[in-house]
Amino acid sequence: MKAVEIKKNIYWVGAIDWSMRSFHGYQTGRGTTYNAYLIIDDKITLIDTVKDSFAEELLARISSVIDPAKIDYIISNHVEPDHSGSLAILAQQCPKAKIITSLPNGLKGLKARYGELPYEGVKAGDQLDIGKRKLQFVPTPMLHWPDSMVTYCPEEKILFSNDAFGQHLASSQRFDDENDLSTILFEARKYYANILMLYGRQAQTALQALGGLDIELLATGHGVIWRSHIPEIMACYQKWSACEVEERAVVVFDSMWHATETIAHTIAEAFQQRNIPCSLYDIKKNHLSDIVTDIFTAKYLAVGSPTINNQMMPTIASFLCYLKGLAPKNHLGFAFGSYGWGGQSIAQVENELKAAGIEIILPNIRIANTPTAEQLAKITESITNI
Ligand SMILES: Cc1cc2nc3c(=O)[nH]c(=O)nc-3n(C[C@H](O)[C@H](O)[C@H](O)COP(=O)(O)O)c2cc1C
Repeated sequence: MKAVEIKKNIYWVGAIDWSMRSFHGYQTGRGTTYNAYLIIDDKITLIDTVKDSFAEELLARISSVIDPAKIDYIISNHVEPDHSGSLAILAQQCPKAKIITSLPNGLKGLKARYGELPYEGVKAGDQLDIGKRKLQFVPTPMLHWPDSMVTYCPEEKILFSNDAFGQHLASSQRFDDENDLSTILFEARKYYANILMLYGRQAQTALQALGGLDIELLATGHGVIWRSHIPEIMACYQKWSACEVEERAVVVFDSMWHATETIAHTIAEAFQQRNIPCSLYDIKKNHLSDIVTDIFTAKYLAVGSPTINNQMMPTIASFLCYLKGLAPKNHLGFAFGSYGWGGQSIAQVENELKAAGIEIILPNIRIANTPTAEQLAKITESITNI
């Protein structure tokens, strides 16, 4: 396990998690990396660590450059265990290292997780003199935890951005231009949708704070390091954090006996007839994290469920719960579904859409049993008139 020099005397010493497929429920089909960086200066500095089960890999990569016992500072940009998980092991291996963390929340969080270690708290504008370089700290609260911060090295023009601009993507290649750009941008988009969508305002504040920095390397906490496509990822973050939506539709449904499925296909076809691009997701065959990745920049959202035992389908309830938590903005939607007798599910879906902040633009479509050709034609007409 070797370190990768990303700039003179600055090394990537993280870990590649090829097999990670679920990150707190977010499906990570391409695995991930936990990125940590080692700066060799008068004071040897490690920026972030890795998930605890990868501590050996981190130590091996560090050891390919220097003896870990020589580390003077460990900067912990974020308390979450995928970045801080090896701190306790490192504290043993690096006896003279001080652990730099944000005030007050980083300090509070690390103490709660790892007990008393040699912490030193920093706040906005503080600098850490490590010799030829002076590291600056910029708090990025709620991107995506209260403690989150990023570290900037002006002498090298590197922003160590932790979770911001990251992607869950395992690759042997460390840089954006060594990987397929559309794949990285898709994974960055999926990351933003599932982790940061609800913090658009905080992301805009962070982008303003970082806007004045001269950045040649955007050294993320997950996935590739941006060096050739920094303007592209910055533009994406501007657009995503402004909650801009496109003239596109997404239809999500579950169905037991195909009636709701037939309505879903009719709705999708009606959007296409209006030249509004549309995607259709059978919830049983698609993961929530992929569906919200599509929804978050789509203007229209239609959600359908048949009634089962006086309820909406638990799959749709779970999807709507996840969506509500992500607090989507600027979407227009409606509910639909088939039923046998009580038919409560359709109003339940509509209420949950409203609770998720979706503006309802059509009366809900509530059809007993199998929809007739006439009913389907009416649905098409109502969408044509949106
Ligand atoms: C296990 C089960 C429970 C059901 N419970 C209800 C119910 O509580 N209220 C109701 O209106 N219909 C109920 N239905 C009827 C379905 O909602 C109805 O058959 C509907 O047309 C199914 O739509 P689908 O073809 O999209 O699955 C139930 C059906 C099944 C199979």
